[in-house]
Amino acid sequence: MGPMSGTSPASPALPYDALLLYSFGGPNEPADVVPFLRNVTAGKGIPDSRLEEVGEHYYGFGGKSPINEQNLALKAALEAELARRGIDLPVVWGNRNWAPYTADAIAELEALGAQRAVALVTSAYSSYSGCRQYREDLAVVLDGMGKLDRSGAGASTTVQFDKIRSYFNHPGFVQANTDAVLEGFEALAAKGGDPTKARLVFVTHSIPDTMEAASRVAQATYSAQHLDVGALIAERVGAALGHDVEWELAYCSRSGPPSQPWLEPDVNDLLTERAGEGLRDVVMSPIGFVSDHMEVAYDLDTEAMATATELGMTAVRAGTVGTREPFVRGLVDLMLERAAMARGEDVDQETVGTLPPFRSVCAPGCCLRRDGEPSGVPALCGADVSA
Ligand SMILES: CC1=C(CCC(=O)O)c2cc3nc(cc4[nH]c(cc5[nH]c(cc1n2)c(C)c5CCC(=O)O)c(CCC(=O)O)c4C)C(CCC(=O)O)=C3C
Ligand SMILES: [Fe+2]
Repeated sequence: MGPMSGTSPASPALPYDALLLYSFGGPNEPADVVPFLRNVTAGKGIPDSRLEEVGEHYYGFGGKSPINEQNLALKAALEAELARRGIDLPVVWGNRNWAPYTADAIAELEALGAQRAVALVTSAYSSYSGCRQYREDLAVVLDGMGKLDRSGAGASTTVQFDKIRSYFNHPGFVQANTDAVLEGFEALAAKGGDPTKARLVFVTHSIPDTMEAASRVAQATYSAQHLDVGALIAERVGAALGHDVEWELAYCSRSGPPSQPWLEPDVNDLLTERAGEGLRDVVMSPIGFVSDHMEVAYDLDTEAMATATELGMTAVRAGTVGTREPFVRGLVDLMLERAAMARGEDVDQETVGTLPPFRSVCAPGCCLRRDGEPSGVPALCGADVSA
């Protein structure tokens, strides 16, 4: 059913005239690695020894992170899904830590004549790292361009930005992960493992305990968000396979000094402990990551796989949501939901699991780096825009 000739139906994306695909960024070649790591760790006091260690992970992959190509693939998939639905909305890509930078994306939005953009962050969960840090980056970069009004509401004086809510509990994200885990169980059987005895281990990025505590302002903590979708995916996988699936949540990629507590167990420690108890078969599902970027390629496919092999386990790593159709369709649904909210309409915010839809406009003090420590940094897309 196409539009009637002679009419120009209002875009369902209004008031938005652009979509910002907002990501982390990563190096494209060896010479990028150190400057990239300095961007990531600016002002965080991460010692050079740790930078060199992380740099090794990148050099081992030719100095190139897969993340940029994966974001380009997601951008193309979003454009195709928008075109399929007849929605005319340009997609602009920007990153916090590598080119195209946030400032490049803002300039591109301005060149397009965009007035109000909706940001889609490539992180499904709420915490400082997955939410507020992006909101702060937008504000700080605008400020650096002389385009943040810090006298009043702390608003942008150029393109206005809204943000799509955290989507870990959106049906599209959960379905795409469920499909990927089912494929993982098939791959385990093909590898000679026993799917009826396999443990499903969900994996996400560890964060400091202090960041976990501060994330509760977002309606449920970072770990609680993962546990809620983990339970749901395991239940759906069990229903599809016709037997109960035991599951647990593990963490990867911790950094920081050993004296600072981060979320545990580490995936390697968990595998070691479970192997000692007799567990032989494992499906690892990286629900904390939206694509197979460096954390997945190194921390899971390289490190955790080596641990499992050493322990004599049969292990497979399930896919990430990447450009899977239910995920991409869900992201466009979320964009349309956000647009309807911005138009002041009553919206049915779809969720699965036991948690509510997370806020589209973050609460004051939401997802700070640490409790009780206002960052003093302005952040867009929240009720505390002036910080
Ligand atoms: C929760 C979370 C996500 C998941 C959400 C999401 O997907 O966004 C994520 C994603 C990513 N993290 C990435 C890379 C890095 N993260 C670092 C450091 C840190 N991450 C943290 C948290 C997270 N990070 C934290 C609490 C730190 C400590 C320093 C700090 O408090 O900020 C460091 C510094 C060195 C180190 O300390 O390891 C690097 C190089 C890449 C790019 C990968 C690629 O290149 O393919 C991606 C997608
Ligand atoms: Fe990280």
